[in-house]
Amino acid sequence: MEFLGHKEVHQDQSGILRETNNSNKRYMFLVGINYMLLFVGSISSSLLSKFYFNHKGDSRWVSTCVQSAGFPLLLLPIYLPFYVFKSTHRKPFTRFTPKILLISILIGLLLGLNNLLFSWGNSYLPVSTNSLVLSSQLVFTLITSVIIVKQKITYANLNCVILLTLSSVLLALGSSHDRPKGLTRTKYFIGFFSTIGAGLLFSLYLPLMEKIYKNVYCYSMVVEMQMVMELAATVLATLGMIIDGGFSAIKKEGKNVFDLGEQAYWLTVVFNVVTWQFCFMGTAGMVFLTSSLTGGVCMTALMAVNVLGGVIVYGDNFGGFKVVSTLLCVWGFSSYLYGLHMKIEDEEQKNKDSTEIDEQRFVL
Ligand SMILES: Nc1nc2[nH]cnc2c(=O)[nH]1
Repeated sequence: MEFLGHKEVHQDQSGILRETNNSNKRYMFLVGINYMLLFVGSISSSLLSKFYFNHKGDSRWVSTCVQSAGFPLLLLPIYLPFYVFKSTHRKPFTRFTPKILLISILIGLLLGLNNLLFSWGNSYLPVSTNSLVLSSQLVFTLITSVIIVKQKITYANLNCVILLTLSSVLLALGSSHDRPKGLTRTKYFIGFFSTIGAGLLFSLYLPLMEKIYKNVYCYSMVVEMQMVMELAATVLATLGMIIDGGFSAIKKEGKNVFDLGEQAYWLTVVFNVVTWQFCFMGTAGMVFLTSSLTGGVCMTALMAVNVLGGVIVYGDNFGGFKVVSTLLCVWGFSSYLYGLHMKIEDEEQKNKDSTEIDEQRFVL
């Protein structure tokens, strides 16, 4: 049986379409898996990126490529269920039309550009400035999702977006203001506009994906599209790297610059590649299963968890700003989840009422 979008309905003997408890469980299971991917991917990629920078790694091309180069890993969830576990009847890439292929490639190129801008911003700006600029991302996402997918603005949405944005502003204020070495005015502006561009592109990417997924037949197809997108993003990053001479810079960095040696360097890179795949697959899955805004909220809420990760693993300081930021984040995220829960209960009640009316009509 294939999981088809947000809800799965079955026809009972009386011909009435019913959403089964079973499908609800499968849906919650998939949401859980995707959130875990996002959670594990986001925390571990953030810790590993910090590890890479702490040990003198600073290649913008490495930071760009690791975000997408793990796309072959997605072949496992694409092919294993059909050929090995035999848990689905759908052959991989069935109904993958040329139009879907083209859309996936175009969105992949957009994602590749976002990855590049994101890495440039990270490498040129002080952490605090970069995070401050990125904190506008969720507000942008709310606006773009209202325009692109007609997301309704509710009290719960707005309250959560404001609280999480405040939380990330405070996080930014509480993080390092140290300027990267050799930061000139020009580089500062390049970094600043790169981060603004990355924030805008990502806010465009999330609702665009939600709109495209509305015509996508099942979750497996989301994974297939994700693989094509990551492949396109990797091609873009590789071309940029070849033009900029980044390949030899990476080899040199592994041999001479990274202070833990070449083996540790490549291990760090490989783990980073894997964790970024988790992160992006988790995000895509959350957008498919819920909405672009919920995906954006889940990602932003993890920023505070990433900071806590830094405190636990690297002994970063945990000052006043970070404490208040974490509290705001917990408040914003839990009130959003509560709002979602109430909405789902409301819809279930409405469904139940309308089914009862249908049944009465059937009997009469
Ligand atoms: N623009 C942008 N790109 C990302 N890539 C991974 N995380 C992010 C993010 O939060 N914003």
